[in-house]
Amino acid sequence: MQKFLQKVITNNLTRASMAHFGQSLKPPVRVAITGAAGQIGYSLIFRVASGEMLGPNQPVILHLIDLPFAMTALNGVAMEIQDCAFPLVQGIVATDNQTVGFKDVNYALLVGAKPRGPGMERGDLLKDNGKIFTETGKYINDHASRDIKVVVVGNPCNTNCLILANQIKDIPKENFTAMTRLDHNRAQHQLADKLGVHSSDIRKIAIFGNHSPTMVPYIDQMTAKNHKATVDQQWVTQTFIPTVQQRGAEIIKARKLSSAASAGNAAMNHITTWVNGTPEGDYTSMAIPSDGSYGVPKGLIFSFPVTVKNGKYSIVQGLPISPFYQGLLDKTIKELVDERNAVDHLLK
Ligand SMILES: NC(=O)C1=CN([C@@H]2O[C@H](COP(=O)(O)OP(=O)(O)OC[C@H]3O[C@@H](n4cnc5c(N)ncnc54)[C@H](O)[C@@H]3O)[C@@H](O)[C@H]2O)C=CC1
Ligand SMILES: O=C([O-])CC(=O)C(=O)O
Repeated sequence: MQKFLQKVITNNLTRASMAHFGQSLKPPVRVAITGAAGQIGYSLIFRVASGEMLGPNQPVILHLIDLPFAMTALNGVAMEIQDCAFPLVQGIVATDNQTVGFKDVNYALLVGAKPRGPGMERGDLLKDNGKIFTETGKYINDHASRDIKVVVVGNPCNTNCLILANQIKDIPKENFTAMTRLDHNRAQHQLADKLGVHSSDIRKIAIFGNHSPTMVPYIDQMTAKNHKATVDQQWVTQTFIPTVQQRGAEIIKARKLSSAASAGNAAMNHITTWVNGTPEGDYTSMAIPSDGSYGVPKGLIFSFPVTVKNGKYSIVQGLPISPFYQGLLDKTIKELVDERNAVDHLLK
């Protein structure tokens, strides 16, 4: 462990930021990002630091966590944050020690994990990355704030979240979620492109299920510019759904690296929506512990359409599920049950 990074780098910007924002600042919150020296970390941390995730009146203390071998690089990231002189950054904790890293943390974006390479599926990562989330769960349970909100990004994110939440004794299970917002955003873009509108005009779509090629992009209630919108079924089955399901692999093929900027963006969107809520008349997608809705076995971390209000999400009930969609739902449920069975030994 490298000692020099175990320290809290207290920030000397506190007075400057108070002067910048006047008295409207809230008390600082602690935001942990694991895998902070990695690709997603680099695209995410600076945006969180700028206030884009939690708003311009919310100071943050950044807890940047990575493995011992990555500490030199992480120190470089910490120096760069200092050099941005962000008014909202009230402190930086850069560490490979998870006790220090998760101490009193209010938000955790769990990115740290091995990414897949070309030709791999996300499920192939389960063995290596599953262990990481068992350990992290213990540290969060023992050291984080009891109101912590967690989003798991590291793949396979649904089952990693299940493993993590299993370690938690006295924090509500609903505070542990996984990210399908990237898939949601991808679907929004594909549909907007097809309909010739802006992606922000597309509403009432959702991702059901696993963040994997079995995910189910659901669009039967879609509106564009507030009007019910339909697209032809052949395009849906042959182009739209496979494109969204395979977008991650396509990006790996093109970049030779997995999507980082769009994943970081989606992780921020996930937390922002969880805190600020969904717009009236719309929903978003979050992978959350199933309560049995839509016939999904209880406890699986499953992506549902959700509305969010006052920091609490609720599953959108009663969406009509056609036989076509039911067939897709059955497949993604089966895959998540199989993943759960494969990590049974980590769930004891
Ligand atoms: N849910 C989603 O939509 C998406 C998920 N991902 C996943 O995010 C993860 C990270 O991707 P990248 O940033 O591109 O990978 P990367 O390899 O660039 O960075 C990962 C970082 O995590 C660190 N790390 C590994 N184990 C750790 C641990 N136990 N504690 C703290 N840090 C640890 C590594 O040292 C490295 O710095 C991968 O699992 C990838 O598959 C990527 C894109 C989208
Ligand atoms: O595909 C990957 O491995 C990275 C990821 O989860 C995505 O881009 O959706």
